[in-house]
Amino acid sequence: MFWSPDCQESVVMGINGQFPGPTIRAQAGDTIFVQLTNKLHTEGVVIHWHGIRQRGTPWADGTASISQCAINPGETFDYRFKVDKAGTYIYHGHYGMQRSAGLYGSLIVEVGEGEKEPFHYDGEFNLLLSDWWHQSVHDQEVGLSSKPFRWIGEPQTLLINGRGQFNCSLAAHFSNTSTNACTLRGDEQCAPQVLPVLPNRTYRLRIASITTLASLNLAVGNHKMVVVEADGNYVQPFEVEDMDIYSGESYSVLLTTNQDQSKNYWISVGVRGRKPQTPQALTLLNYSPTSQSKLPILPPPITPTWNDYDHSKSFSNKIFALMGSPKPPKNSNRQIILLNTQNYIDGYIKWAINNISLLLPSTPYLGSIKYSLKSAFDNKNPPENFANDYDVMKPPINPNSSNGNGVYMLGLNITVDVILQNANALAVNVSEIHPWHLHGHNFWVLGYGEGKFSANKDEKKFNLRNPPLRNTVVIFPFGWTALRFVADNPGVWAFHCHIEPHLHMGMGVVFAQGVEHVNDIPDQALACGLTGKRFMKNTKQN
Ligand SMILES: O=C1O[C@H]([C@@H](O)CO)C(O)=C1O
Repeated sequence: MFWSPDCQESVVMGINGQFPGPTIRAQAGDTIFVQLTNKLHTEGVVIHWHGIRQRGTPWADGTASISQCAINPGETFDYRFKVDKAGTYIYHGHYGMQRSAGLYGSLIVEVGEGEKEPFHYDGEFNLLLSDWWHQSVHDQEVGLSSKPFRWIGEPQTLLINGRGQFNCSLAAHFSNTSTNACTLRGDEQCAPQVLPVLPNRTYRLRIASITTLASLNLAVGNHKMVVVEADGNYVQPFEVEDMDIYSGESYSVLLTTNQDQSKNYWISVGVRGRKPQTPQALTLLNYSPTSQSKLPILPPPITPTWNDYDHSKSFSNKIFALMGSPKPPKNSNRQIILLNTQNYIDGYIKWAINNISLLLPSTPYLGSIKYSLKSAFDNKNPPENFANDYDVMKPPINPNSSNGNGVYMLGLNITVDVILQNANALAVNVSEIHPWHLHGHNFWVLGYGEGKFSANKDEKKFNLRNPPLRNTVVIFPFGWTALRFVADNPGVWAFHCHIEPHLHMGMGVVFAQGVEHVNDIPDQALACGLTGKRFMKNTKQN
């Protein structure tokens, strides 16, 4: 039992007794050994590690079990995986909506022995951003799967490293005269983060978002930031006054403490892309030797208007790979267009991709593909050009779709282009932001566009010169995003909207390639559904 981060007495899921889970630090080239013990009483656990390729040990990535096969209550599962790329990453529960309940943390990988980062910094801070609801995740899940539909609504609190304020103003916290509940209780979880800095130094802020829903914007009063890393990949450094960050993404920015050292400055985090009903999260940049109780003179930076999408697009369009980064292959072997729509299935509200709403099978894909268990999932290739005659600017003419669990089977090592095509949701004039996250690979972001993607016109505009490599990318309302990846990682990989309730409502697809080359599927990943232990024993004897 934890205190919830907003001083209310409620349950937060933790890892090793901590919320958020421990920040795991490693060096590129290290092998991380994980002993995952599930101490929950009622449900399984799976942990997904962003940015980890996991060749050969797919379980650790979580992918094998993005179906119902998880570490059961009371069980322990040991596994190891290699971290081969320096960067800022996140890890989180990937079973049901456990991430929303607090099952997450940071993974920070330093450069390998004798290697250097392509930028200099004197110190660093880790800011893991999330959002928080008072309603339990279980109640949220029930509401999302009910008729009539009950949406989770906007978060009550934004959290920085698991701490946030609710009904207790941050300013009051810093003044000793406050009578607010948090200060009176002296509750650790309500205390805001303070970033103590020395003047005239450069700090690396590692900023990652693990939000359930919120798209965020971060700004530091009177300071600019230079973005140098995105999702564990170096980018061509560029300066910004504020930055957008979507769920699943991580960045490193450099901040130079070149302001008046007799003052402190606010760092603010606010909601974008949805009409906000959540106060900004605030934290303090505390210049030495100024006392941390001295309030900034300047008010906190104002978050750009939630629907100023041009502002967001301009940030996304500034992100390019650092010179010398790997370039994409010049051509792709296959183009898959994924049309994102909001739909009804039997009157329930869902999201669908090419008119199929992802409902995971009870047998993990990895085992069912490897052992050709044809009845374990839908063997038909899902559609890949459903968007042809579809008007993305209007609600669906026929809003009905169906559940499915088919797999996009990719040839090993082929180059795949994915066009994520956003559309109008069920309500007129509504199209939402969706950050899409790919397991097991990085992809190049070749471009963004408005309206419907047109191969003839838009492919010519793809950036093949210096597209950024990422594992998460956003689609803007009524727009498309093009990405390219090489299917060079044998396994079964989820690709989905990182907004937790949207995945729950079916917004995802599954890619598979080279599964015949995966030889070390752990027993635990085969321990349920049709691959359950007895079945496996029988097939092994045959
Ligand atoms: O998935 C969603 O459902 C609601 C709304 O579209 C229906 O109530 C919303 O804002 C979402 O993002």
